[in-house]
Amino acid sequence: MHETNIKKYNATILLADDDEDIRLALALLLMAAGYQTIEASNAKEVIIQTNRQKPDLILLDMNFSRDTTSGQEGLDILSQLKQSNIPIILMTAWGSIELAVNGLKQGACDFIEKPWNKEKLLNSILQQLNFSKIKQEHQGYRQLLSSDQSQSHKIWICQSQAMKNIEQLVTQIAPTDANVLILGENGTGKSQLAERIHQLSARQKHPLIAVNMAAIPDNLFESELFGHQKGAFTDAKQNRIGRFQLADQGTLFFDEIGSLPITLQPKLLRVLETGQYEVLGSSQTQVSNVRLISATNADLSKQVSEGAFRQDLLYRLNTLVITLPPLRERLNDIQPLAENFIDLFSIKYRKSNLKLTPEAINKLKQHNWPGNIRELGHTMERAVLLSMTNEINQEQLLLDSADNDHSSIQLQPLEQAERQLIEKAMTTTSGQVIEAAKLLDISRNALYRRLEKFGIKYES
Ligand SMILES: Nc1ncnc2c1ncn2[C@@H]1O[C@H](COP(=O)(O)OP(=O)(O)OP(=O)(O)O)[C@@H](O)[C@H]1O
Repeated sequence: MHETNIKKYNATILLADDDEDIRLALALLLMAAGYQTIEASNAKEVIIQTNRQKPDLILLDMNFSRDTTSGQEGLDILSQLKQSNIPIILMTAWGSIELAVNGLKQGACDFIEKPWNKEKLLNSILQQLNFSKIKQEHQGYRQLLSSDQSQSHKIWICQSQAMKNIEQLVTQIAPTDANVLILGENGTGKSQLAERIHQLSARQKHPLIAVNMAAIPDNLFESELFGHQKGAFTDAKQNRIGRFQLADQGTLFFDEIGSLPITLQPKLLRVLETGQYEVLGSSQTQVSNVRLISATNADLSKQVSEGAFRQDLLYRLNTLVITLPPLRERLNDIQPLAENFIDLFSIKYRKSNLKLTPEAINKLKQHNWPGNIRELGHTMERAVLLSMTNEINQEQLLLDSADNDHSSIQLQPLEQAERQLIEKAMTTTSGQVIEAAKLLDISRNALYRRLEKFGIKYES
């Protein structure tokens, strides 16, 4: 089984070791397993061969000169190869845990001691090639996604004083590795801000992996975050790479962090405190190198006092807190945001030169925007669709009816009304969460959270 898996990769492996006999033994072992090998006998050659031949994986000796044992040479090369994104497995005859952890922190993906165990070495190579392939696919997908989005509406608008202050803070903190907690009502731009922080950070070339905590079933949390090995539990038919591994050297964005079950909070806390975790079904400790950004519109302090969220975890998450103000407190952002949405939807609906009338602009500024920027987006999409001329007037915003007509509304406890609206939206859309969220003008995440809260069944 191992053989067939290996042969799927026509991979080239760079053997970086000063000892010719060791390179020969490794080359024979790896060639028999179906790999191609190239060799480097000193640090300079490692860099040259890496740049020229672009190997799929590097087996790197930590000590190139026979009389050294510090591992410093290996660490130096590692830091030079960091940007290459090639998986590197460290090898040393004088391995110490400290050296291994240092190497892993510098970006190596695994550590093998000499003399090596053949099976262990081949397994590690296969696993790292697997991870690397999945990561490349994921990055390719993200690049596609972000180039798609950059052509559309990923413009960051901050004209109001409140947002200018936030922008200043963001440019200051983005380049650091500090964990950030973003607070704010639904639709205020928490996800987009997380993306912006990542883009302004030194990690921007590495992945930004977003995880919606509200959408993960409790029994799958651990495997989602840390990955699992085939057979780790009944349904684990294949190895699965976890989000921590996918986000390696990049940023992890935990949306709706308040939905993380209390039973799993110690596991997250451990990674944040020690940088270590285990893939489910494996006893090998992995070292995490991610920057964590989390977001919520829940009151985490209240959850702490109710015993639903750990105080010590909150302290780890909220090194820096950014609170996005609701749109009603960002009056100077409303017009540029609306115009940005008009540009965006004009492309989608093939309209051109659409302008808001002064009355329409006033109307937008007077509205309360409970659904914030997302609601503004939906309003502008509708208005662009309804426009018959080059002008969008206040009637086409359709804000009046929703705001002022209270005659048909029955007074009842707010939670009950919320539940009824959600049930109605789910029935109307035959249980399609994305469509139901659109009808309710809230994000999919916000709807998932409410479905969980009210115990309303949905297809995940
Ligand atoms: N500063 C901004 N400039 C331009 N567009 C923005 C800005 N902030 C948010 N948006 C847009 O507003 C919409 C909602 O933003 P986003 O999804 O980031 O909100 P959110 O707070 O994460 O929502 P939720 O809490 O419901 O998950 C998106 O279309 C986003 O592109």
